[in-house]
Amino acid sequence: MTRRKLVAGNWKMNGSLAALGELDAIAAAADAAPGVDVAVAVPATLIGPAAARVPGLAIGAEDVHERDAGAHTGCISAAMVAEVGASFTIVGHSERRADQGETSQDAWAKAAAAHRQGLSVILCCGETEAERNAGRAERVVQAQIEKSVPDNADGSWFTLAYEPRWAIGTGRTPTLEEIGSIHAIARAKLRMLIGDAADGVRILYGGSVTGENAATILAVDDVDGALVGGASLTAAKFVPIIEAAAGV
Ligand SMILES: O=C[C@H](O)COP(=O)(O)O
Repeated sequence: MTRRKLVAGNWKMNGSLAALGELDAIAAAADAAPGVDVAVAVPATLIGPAAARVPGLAIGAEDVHERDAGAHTGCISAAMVAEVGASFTIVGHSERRADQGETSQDAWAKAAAAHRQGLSVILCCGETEAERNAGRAERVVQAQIEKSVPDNADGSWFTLAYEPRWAIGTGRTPTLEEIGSIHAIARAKLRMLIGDAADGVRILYGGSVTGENAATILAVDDVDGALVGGASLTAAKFVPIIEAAAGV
């Protein structure tokens, strides 16, 4: 099955109203690459202004709460981010797992909450360096997928992102063979869980993707796009990744 490439940015706890100008050139590059889907997840405070500024670009949240509403001080629901213009959210990012102690079960609940509110979901998985060194990368990723992917996941709203934690923000990446191997294992696990719908689910690679390495990573079998952190903060660094996806 042919899956459209998706290049998604994740600004993390970066950006400001002044930085939203970067989105103009990103949106223009997305328009110039009609075969590629482009999306940018921004801090919650910037979702509304970003969505208003570049209506043609998919703007998303970096996280949502697993409940639809209620007494959860400081938290933000999927309905809230949808109301101000988010069309998707990331869930289960390794930084939330590390900083907020989130689990794969939490990611499952957040994905379900987002889907209830009509958001698409990018759900993250990935091993630590210690787990990889211990030869456990495959088993860790399989277990994360098993615990976090909703039964009704399909490519119309659900995307998986494989992000080895040790590759995030470090300038280090797995070999192309290692990326291909985990993506194939992830696809097989998805097939066990959701059957033929797995063929329509995009699996993104994330971790130190740049304009220099994007083309070779995106050409790996079963790599359907990239989840990009640092290099998504400026158009100068993000646009070459969009262009690389368009050329694969
Ligand atoms: O969500 C994005 C990833 O954590 C990758 O971040 P990075 O591109 O800065 O390594």
